[in-house]
Amino acid sequence: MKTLAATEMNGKELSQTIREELKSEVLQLKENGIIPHLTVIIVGDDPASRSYVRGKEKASKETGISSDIIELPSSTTEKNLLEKIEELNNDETVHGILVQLPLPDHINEQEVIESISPTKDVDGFHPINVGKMMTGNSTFLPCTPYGILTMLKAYDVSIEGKHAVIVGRSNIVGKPVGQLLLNENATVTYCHSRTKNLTDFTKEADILILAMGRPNSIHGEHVKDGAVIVDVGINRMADGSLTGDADFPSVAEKASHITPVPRGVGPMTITMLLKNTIMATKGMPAVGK
Ligand SMILES: Nc1nc2c(c(=O)[nH]1)N[C@@H](CN(C=O)c1ccc(C(=O)N[C@@H](CCC(=O)O)C(=O)O)cc1)CN2
Repeated sequence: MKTLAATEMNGKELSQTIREELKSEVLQLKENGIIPHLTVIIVGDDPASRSYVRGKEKASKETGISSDIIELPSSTTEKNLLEKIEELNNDETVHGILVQLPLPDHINEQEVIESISPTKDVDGFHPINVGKMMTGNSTFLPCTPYGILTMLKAYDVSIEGKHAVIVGRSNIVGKPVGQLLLNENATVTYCHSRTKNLTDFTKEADILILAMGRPNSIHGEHVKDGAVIVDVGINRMADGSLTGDADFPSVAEKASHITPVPRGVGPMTITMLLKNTIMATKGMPAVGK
């Protein structure tokens, strides 16, 4: 049997370790009469979003965090949604608020994000929190990028001075993960759907973050020997299986470290949400570094 050249960065295992630590923090809060509470709002019935929201609730409860889901039909108006968020902003028993994305087309996502109190914005998407992240100040960090950074550090991947190439420029993953790596003194290149000769860039990456949602599109010949590969792609295939943006077998032969899909970045996203919720409960922002 062929052995992997790369170290697999297993987000599921790392999450279990971190969640055990978080459980103790929650216990301490409870000893002081404080019960952390996360409210998740979902609009519509997209099956993937529903499954992520259920995952968030389950993980919260397992960690001792109280949590509820507000399910709104896809016909909900933006006004309705904003009123609901205002209620939660004013509810002292709610420490964290998260609106699952994407939202239906008739709702302005940015208006919704900006309506969440920055002190309860456990997704780290509010412009005030994004601005703090950009300036390297402590704040809630967006969960997937925060999970990636935590993973790289846990696996002793050195970031300073490394060339990080980010493929994807979404507000949730691509843009903020580049910023976090820049904050750690990496040299960052962003690539996206209009980038010409993408593989000229991927081949130069010491750290390659794949977040474009194109299944199995990056192969061993597109990466440098010893590169660190973080695969954020979660692509559901016709047979129901999940696959990342990297062709795992060929890339793992060249890489020094690689995240699998599933059980890589995905579980870390939820773990960092728990961490942000505990920080919101303590009334202080998550530490950025
Ligand atoms: N408000 C938000 N919306 C969305 C976010 C977000 O951080 N905040 N991120 C994504 C989806 N997401 C969390 O919401 C998420 C995606 C994937 C996973 C995960 O654990 N994936 C598993 C596989 C799960 C499966 O079998 O389908 C894995 O990779 O092992 C967790 C959370 C978009 N929306």
